[in-house]
Amino acid sequence: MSELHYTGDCPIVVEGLSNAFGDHVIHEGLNLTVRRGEIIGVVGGSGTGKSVLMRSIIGLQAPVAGRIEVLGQTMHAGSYGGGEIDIRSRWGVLFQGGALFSTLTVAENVEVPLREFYPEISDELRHEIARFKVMLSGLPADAAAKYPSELSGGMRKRAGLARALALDPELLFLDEPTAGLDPIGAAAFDALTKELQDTLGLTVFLITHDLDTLHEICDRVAVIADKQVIAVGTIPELLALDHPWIQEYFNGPRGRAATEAQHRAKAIDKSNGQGA
Ligand SMILES: Nc1ncnc2c1ncn2[C@@H]1O[C@H](COP(=O)(O)OP(=O)(O)OP(=O)(O)O)[C@@H](O)[C@H]1O
Repeated sequence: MSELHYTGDCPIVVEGLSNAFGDHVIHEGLNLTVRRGEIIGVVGGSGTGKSVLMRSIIGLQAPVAGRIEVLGQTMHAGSYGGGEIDIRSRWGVLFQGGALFSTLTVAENVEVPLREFYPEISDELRHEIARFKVMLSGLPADAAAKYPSELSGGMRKRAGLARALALDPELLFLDEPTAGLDPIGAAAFDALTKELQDTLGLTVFLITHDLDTLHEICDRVAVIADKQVIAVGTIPELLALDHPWIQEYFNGPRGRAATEAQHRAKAIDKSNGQGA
């Protein structure tokens, strides 16, 4: 629904970002550039500041220092109206846990950003858009009338995704979207994310601990450690680095299992004639 689409190469540029809560320094001189159309996975140990980075990018966290540019617009926390249209209408966010309004149905949740940013839209059109987004997120049509408490964890994530897609965003932020899902549900959510990237041309900023997600759908992975992004690249590029956290994460038992599973899946695809 955005009237202006970003045509530059890097919809997110973070330079020299520092964040702290009192004496607790989270980021110090962090740099990150996200390329248009990619799914970038953001990983790091617990508490390294992945969510704080996301909140800084979307203007919910005022940094101590640094510059953040989103879709060509310099961000100032709490002030969104500097561009020709409110920049918040150009991204969608799926927060950890979904952050749905529990007293609203799924469709009503999806309608919240539509009401906020496009109050002139008729009720009928708003309902129609919400129904479409619910479907786009892979939920059955009857889920639209349900309350979050009536949904499974996986369905709640999809409902949160439907709301994140309400305004046809250019950028999608996903904070641990597969956390708490069973492996089949997680794989299905990954496939949906990839499909949305392909069909809608989205750029996706994806915080995750899920090694399968990283292997399966991320074009590049950014690693946060020591208060900075210490590396960004494809998984093979990261594996070539000898940073202890990177080696432990990608080359530890779970990392190796995910790599082997990926190789097996590719071999099966190839023998079925579907390999690239
Ligand atoms: N509003 C806040 N006030 C004080 N400290 C905060 C606040 N938000 C985050 N922190 C602290 O900042 C640090 C980074 O938090 P953040 O949620 O970004 O970590 P994370 O990398 O996303 O972790 P996880 O993988 O466990 O979700 C943590 O130590 C957290 O306690």
